[in-house]
Amino acid sequence: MWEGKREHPRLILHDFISPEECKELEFIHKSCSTVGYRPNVFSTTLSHLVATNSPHLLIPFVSLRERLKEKIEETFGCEFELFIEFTGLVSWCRGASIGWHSDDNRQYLKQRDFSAVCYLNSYGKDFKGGLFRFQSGEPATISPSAGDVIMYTADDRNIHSVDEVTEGERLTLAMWFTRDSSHDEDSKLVSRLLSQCASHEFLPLPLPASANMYWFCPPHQHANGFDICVARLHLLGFDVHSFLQGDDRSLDDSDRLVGPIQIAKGGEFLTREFTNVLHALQVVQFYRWKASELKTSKVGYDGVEEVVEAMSQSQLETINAMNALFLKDKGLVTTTLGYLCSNGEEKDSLNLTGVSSAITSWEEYTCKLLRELLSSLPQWETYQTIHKVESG
Ligand SMILES: O=C(O)CCC(=O)C(=O)O
Ligand SMILES: [Fe+2]
Repeated sequence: MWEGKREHPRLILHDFISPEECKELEFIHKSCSTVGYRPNVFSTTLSHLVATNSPHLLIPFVSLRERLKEKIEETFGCEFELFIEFTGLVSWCRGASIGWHSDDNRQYLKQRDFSAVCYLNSYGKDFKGGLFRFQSGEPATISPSAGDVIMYTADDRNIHSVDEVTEGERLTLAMWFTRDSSHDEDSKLVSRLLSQCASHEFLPLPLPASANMYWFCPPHQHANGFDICVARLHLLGFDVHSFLQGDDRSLDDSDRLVGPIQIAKGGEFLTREFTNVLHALQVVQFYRWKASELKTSKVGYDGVEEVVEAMSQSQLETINAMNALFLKDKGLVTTTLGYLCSNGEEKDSLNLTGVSSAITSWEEYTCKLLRELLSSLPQWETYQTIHKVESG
């Protein structure tokens, strides 16, 4: 290992991840994340994707995980077998930070040998604050930039911190690596996939987890929070309309998002129904991700106006009631997840007709990933690892 690196074994890689990979992982996180394990942090783990009937969304992680593991082995000269211990998309919104620590600093984290943090969006462009700092050694400060990766040993030679995020949502892919095979993430995921994918139908529709996993609230203020799925739609200018009658007292409020819903914007709604709020969110985030391609390829079809209709007074009332339930504090949504530089532009560029014409592309994308998953699974089972299987 080169001079100075012995004391602080670490590596910074620029543009290791392509802009397309960053965008795809952002799409997954913004349509599947739950409130995280620390305040003001959201996360999407691979086991959560499997548990919420979106196992096909593991596919976009496969080759990147493989490349990162190889790079870690090469950089740190590993002459032993290395396993991936954890893979997760993590976003840090306003108020999130972490003080000085090493990544193996708890008894239950001692198995961690190496860390990789991949930046999927950029300081200054997508968020403010959130600089990464090493306590000693060089480089001392890292300003996250989409596509860059930092790798370091998880022990106390690499004590680090993250400054508080002051605006926007800072998105990362965090991974840890271990020599301890009993902490191998792959073998656990493969057995989950095998037990769940047997029943896989043609088009996997997301299945929401329990409502509290999507409920964001400031500390000690449970009543003032918001549902992050409704909030992410709201930030793009979309409202949610439920078919369940507002005065049906037998319903738990959260059931309204698990049942069929429609989305609305600017006094109009899309007649097309979505199975639940996660289904609508996936399609809308897919449309947001692919908007420029979808526009140029003119996916629209004849009579597309008919799928958008004007809202009635009673629909408007239901939407207001839904907002009162799920976005108790709209100001908090904007200050927590919004980024002043882009809020307005994004909102204005997306419309209901666009969502409608994105549905088919989203279905094709989903089916393509599912086919790839199902054809990889036998090999994953044999080797007990999640790896790239060339289709042929
Ligand atoms: O997001 C980062 O830059 C580092 C995160 C971190 O230190 C951790 O999750 O342990
Ligand atoms: Fe850390």
